Amino acid sequence: MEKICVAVRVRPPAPEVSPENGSSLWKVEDNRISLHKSLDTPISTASYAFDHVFDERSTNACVYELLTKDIIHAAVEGFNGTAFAYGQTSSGKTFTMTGSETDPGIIRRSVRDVFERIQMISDREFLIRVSYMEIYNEEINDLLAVENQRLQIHEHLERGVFVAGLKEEIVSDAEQILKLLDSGEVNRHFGETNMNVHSSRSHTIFRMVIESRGKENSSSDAIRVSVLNLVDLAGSERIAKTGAGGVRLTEGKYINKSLMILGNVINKLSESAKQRAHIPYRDSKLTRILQPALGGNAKTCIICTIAPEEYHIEESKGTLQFASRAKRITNCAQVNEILTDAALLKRQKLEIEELRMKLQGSHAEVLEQEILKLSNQMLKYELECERLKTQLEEERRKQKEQEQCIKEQQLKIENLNNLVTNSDFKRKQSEDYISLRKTPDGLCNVNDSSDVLGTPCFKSASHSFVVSRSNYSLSDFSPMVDSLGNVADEDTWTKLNKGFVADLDSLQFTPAMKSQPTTLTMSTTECSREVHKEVEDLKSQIELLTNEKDSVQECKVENHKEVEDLKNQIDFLTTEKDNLQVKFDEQVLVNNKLMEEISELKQEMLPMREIPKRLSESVANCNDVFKDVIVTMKSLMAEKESPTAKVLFGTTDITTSLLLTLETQFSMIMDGQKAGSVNQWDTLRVNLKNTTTTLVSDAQAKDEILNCHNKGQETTAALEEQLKSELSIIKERYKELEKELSLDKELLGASRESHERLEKEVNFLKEERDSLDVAVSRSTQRLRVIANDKENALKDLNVEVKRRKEMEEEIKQISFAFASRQKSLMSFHNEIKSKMQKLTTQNPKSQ
Ligand SMILES: Nc1ncnc2c1ncn2[C@@H]1O[C@H](COP(=O)(O)OP(=O)(O)OP(=O)(O)O)[C@@H](O)[C@H]1O
Repeated sequence: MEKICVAVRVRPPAPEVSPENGSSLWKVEDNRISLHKSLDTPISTASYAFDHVFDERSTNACVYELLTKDIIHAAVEGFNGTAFAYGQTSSGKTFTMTGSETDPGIIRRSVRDVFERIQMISDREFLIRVSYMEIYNEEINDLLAVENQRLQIHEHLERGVFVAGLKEEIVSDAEQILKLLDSGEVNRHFGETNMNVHSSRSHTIFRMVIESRGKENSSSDAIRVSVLNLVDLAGSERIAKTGAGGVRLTEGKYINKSLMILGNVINKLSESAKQRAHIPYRDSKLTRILQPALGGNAKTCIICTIAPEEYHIEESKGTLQFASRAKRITNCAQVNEILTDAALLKRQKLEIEELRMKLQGSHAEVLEQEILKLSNQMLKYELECERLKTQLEEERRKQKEQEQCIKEQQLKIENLNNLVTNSDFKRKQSEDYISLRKTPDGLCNVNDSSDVLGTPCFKSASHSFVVSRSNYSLSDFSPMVDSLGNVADEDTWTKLNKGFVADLDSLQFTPAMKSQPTTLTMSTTECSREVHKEVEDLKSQIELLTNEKDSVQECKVENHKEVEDLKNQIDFLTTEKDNLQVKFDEQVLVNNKLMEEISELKQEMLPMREIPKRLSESVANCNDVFKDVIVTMKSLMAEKESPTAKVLFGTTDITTSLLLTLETQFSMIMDGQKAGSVNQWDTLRVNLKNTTTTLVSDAQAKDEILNCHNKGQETTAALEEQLKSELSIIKERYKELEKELSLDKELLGASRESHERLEKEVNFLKEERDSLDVAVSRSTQRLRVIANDKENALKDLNVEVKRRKEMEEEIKQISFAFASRQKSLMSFHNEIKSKMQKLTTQNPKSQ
């Protein structure tokens, strides 16, 4: 970014102005200009600083040197440049831009300088085009071609803003341009006003387009194109001062309007980037054409001219304010390069590579996101599997505990069995005791524990039972029930017997009856209490088991849900995989299509490759024929040193070299190398043309000589004729060949380009397909892993369910066994009770 260079130039007072009006109030010090009162006291509010301030003594040479030279040199280097003069009418704009005979202005100096500069640059070759236009009453006219009037401005993506139909002259030296400038000046609109006898009534833009490229041995491939605009604006004017009317008035209005728009553009550009919204470049043709120079890609300088007279003080102040605002504008100039075929190819390769990378990047991004999504899902499933595993572990642990519990219960049941066996034994003993009591000598004291028969001794009971029993304590109340009907109803038993796990809490016990403990009663009571306690324990354990069973059931439901979720996710992944597969298949189809196109192109190229070969053969044939003709002619030639012979030999050499060049070109094309440059062909053509002309003129001269002096030598003349006709045939053939060659070259170039492009596309698609393959295979592998995990989880779950069922079965069996034991205990208990009652009635004394 660089600021526009702004300078102010004060012209000398006009000689016709009276001294009191002509005395300059503007004081120039270095790069500052200030307004002074007549007594040389400065007016502080009217002091301005610029890049340069030129006083009335300064010359165009000085202005050019300090203000414009750098821009002109930069234009030669490839930067766009613009220099324009702005100011009120008669302030010296045209004088600055065009100058005079003795002091040429910026335009002429720039033209000369450009060519001088070009001379100094040895490693580049230049092509200069110039155009000269004016904007008169908001119409664009071509000053180099008067017929080009009212030209339109167009905008092109590559060319930018341009004037359609404007004549551009290719020039080779400064003098040529200066002549063109002179001719353009003639067409310019000037008019006489009160202010200026030779007032510019239009804005003029002299444009030089400087193209350059590195010479053959240069490393740079790019062509630089810069546009240099040298603008002489029409001056703003006060109608009252200029005294304009009619045409001049209309012109003045257009001039003022377009300058006002230029002022608006400058105002907008001088605002900060935040403030400025829209730059009204399109409001006038001038600002549209100067757009790159104002806040665009150009190095720009503005020279603001002011008239020193007090009479023009307001206009001068206005100009200085315009200049002050222009000073704030920044441009961004850069070298404009157009690429040659080779450089373009290189650049395009890079761009394609970049695009491919971007495309790949975007694809990779999508794929990566997809893969990331899949990975996240995988991770989720893995975590889920982990969780399920831990849950399974927990379940197994619980199961083990339950198994342990069941074992303990079994043990207890065994104990109960023992107890029941023992009870049977006691019952037997009681029965024995009763039978003894029935015998007269069989009476014994039931209190006598040492009694062999009557003592309800537990010595015969199993050791385990004794041990467990020792823990039991006796209470005062027996938990004996009144009757079986009070213990459990028939329905409950039936359910129990059918394997129904009854709520054992519903089994009721009758409240304890108070009775006098006898030894037997004591032991029975004790036994009942133990049984009751056992039953209570069992009840609580069964309750625990039932709870556990419920929780396991809940877990099972949860597991089922999770398995369902997993199934859904697997389904989703499968669909994703299918989608990827579809995409992949589509890519494969595109690939195949491209491959077909490539093979078609290759097929098309085959006959084209044959063309140079055929041409080469034709050339070789021509060469042979030509050699034969020459040999024949030489043999027929009487005077070897005659002019005809010399011309003939000269032509022979040129034609031979031409044919050889053609052959070489064709063989190079066939070998796949780049054929000779257009320049080479141009040179050949020029040489051939020159030689042919010489040949023809020589032949004609010879004809004349022969006609004058050797009329009789008709054979030689015939030979010359033959030679000419041969030459014209060869020339025509050469032209045809050249046309064919250029056509072939174009075709070959186009085919090569499309082939390369297609190959690149195919490669890119292959890479994309490979990456998709990899992504699909990764997803498939992960899916497999997930499916395996799911299967394992399902297996584990099934095993778990099976175990649960087994456990439930076992619990049922235990419950059933327990119920039957309890039933038998109850019956035993009732039996004992009824026997005891019987005994009590039989032996009332014992009470
Ligand atoms: N620096 C200068 N030295 C000598 N004479 C000058 C200078 N500047 C301007 N003049 C003279 O002043 C007169 C008006 O100048 P010029 O025509 O260049 O003004 P202008 O700004 O182009 O006016 P307009 O806008 O009307 O075309 C001319 O006669 C010109 O020769």
